[in-house]
Amino acid sequence: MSESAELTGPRTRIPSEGVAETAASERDIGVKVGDNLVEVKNLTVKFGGLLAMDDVSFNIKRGEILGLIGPNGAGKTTCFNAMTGVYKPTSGQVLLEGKLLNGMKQHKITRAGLARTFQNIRLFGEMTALENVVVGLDARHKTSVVGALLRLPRHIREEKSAIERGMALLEFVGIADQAATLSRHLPYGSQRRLEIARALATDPKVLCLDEPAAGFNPAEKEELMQLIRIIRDDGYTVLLIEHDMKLVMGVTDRIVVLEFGKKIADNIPSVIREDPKVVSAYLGEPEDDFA
Ligand SMILES: Nc1ncnc2c1ncn2[C@@H]1O[C@H](COP(=O)(O)OP(=O)(O)OP(=O)(O)O)[C@@H](O)[C@H]1O
Repeated sequence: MSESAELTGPRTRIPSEGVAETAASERDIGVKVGDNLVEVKNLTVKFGGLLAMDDVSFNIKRGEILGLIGPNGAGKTTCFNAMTGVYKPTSGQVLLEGKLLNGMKQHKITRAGLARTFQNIRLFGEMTALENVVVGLDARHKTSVVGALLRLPRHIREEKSAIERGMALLEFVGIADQAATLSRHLPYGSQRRLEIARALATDPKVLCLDEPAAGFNPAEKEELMQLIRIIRDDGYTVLLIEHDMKLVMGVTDRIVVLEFGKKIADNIPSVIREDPKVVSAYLGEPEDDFA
């Protein structure tokens, strides 16, 4: 579905309760809140002669929302891709809880605890919203294939709990009433929320969101940011790519700024806003992107 598709999704119902108990009760994170959960060290990505990321280092602390911002082509998505195994970094390291992720396949990185959404939505179009989420939960099942084929009690228990947890996640992101709809038939806004639910289903230690509000109007963006704050308040750690500087200022605890593949700033939002290097990087960008 194209990003210009109809924006007729339901308004996000801001949940009154968190999601941690129902959907992510098994998270076991070996790092204290406030300590470095992810370390990106000297990450460099080259595409032929183009240096898309140039020796970038930053940390993500457990429990924070870290914004990754920068003008068009700054290297934000490349950074996500290098962290989550889509691209192999030319050099440098990515560590989660002190363990090296370089060289691991994408699904292993997801299993290790780094879940992501994509700038261009990637759902299973022929599956319902609920099935899309249950696929994420399935990755954590403990029964064997034989156990599943023989429908052993443990498998049946896990299947039931996956459906309940999947529904809880859909409820959390505000689209439970569309659980039985094929994801390709969902309105654009609901597809974006479903992507977040599916990523949460993998029980992530870090949730990486690549422009989750792309194509939203200002009111929808604000609702989504509120949802992301609730996710953080529920104990998750979030890495958020966002092009719109105004938006990112209101939701993040800290911001890393990239320009032409290099890190040019790393600080709290109020300092970033006044940083002359950041202001000049955004010169020439649409006014809406910087405020
Ligand atoms: N697969 C690729 N092959 C070649 N060049 C690429 C590839 N992916 C990204 N690039 C280039 O790397 C640079 C960084 O791109 P990237 O998509 O990471 O930027 P971005 O900050 O995410 O931009 P945007 O805000 O427009 O999404 C750009 O010059 C882009 O053209």
